[in-house]
Amino acid sequence: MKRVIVITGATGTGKTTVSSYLTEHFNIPRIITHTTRPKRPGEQEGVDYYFETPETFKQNHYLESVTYANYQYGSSLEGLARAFSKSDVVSIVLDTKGAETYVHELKSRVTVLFLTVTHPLLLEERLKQRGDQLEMVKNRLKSDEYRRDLKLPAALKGVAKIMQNDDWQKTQLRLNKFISSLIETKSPQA
Ligand SMILES: Nc1nc2c(ncn2[C@@H]2O[C@H](COP(=O)(O)OP(=O)(O)O)[C@@H](O)[C@H]2O)c(=O)[nH]1
Ligand SMILES: Nc1ncnc2c1ncn2[C@@H]1O[C@H](COP(=O)(O)OP(=O)(O)O)[C@@H](O)[C@H]1O
Repeated sequence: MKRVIVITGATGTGKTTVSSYLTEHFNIPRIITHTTRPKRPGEQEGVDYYFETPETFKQNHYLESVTYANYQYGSSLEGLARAFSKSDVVSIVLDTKGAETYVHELKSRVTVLFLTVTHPLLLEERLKQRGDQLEMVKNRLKSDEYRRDLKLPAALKGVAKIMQNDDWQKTQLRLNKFISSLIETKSPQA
């Protein structure tokens, strides 16, 4: 009974925070993905991402890969297998394009969580508070991918569970409810 919770939404909406909450409170490990973007302060190799050069990035076997704000990102079959060796329920943080591919490839094994905030202007503050370099924040917010991911894509309508993450206390309660109902739902055999 293997399942993937795909956490998606615009930058700063709290995808990584939600994924860490699921690990800490429900023992749901995260699939570590690969990127060519530089490490942010505090990020660790193999914990936050596998940090790659454009050359090493090509050497993995990807279920899907994208370019986001000029860097490459990809989820490898190796990373998926590693997470499934720890648990039957795992999470992954993806842009909306990756979320669509996961639904297409893994079908009913995927549950999509789309995070939103009421005021997207707040996201810039969140990124600065997170310690992102100002230049990176500017480029990120200017990117087509950022603007695209503020809205639920048509292909995920009726598929994704939309969750507002303005107030972290309320989000935690929503997540507890979401996970309880997910665990109660019968899932397909692996
Ligand atoms: N499709 C896809 N998206 C990914 C992958 N890894 C990370 N992302 C997404 O790439 C975008 C940029 O990630 P990141 O640079 O960590 O910035 P952040 O969203 O501001 O934390 C986010 O939407 C991530 O969810 C991946 O393997 N595949
Ligand atoms: N509900 C919330 N209210 C305020 N700050 C939040 C909330 N959720 C997450 N954050 C903070 O916002 C920043 C961006 O969150 P993060 O999980 O890194 O977003 P994403 O992975 O979607 O880019 C982090 O500093 C995080 O601690």
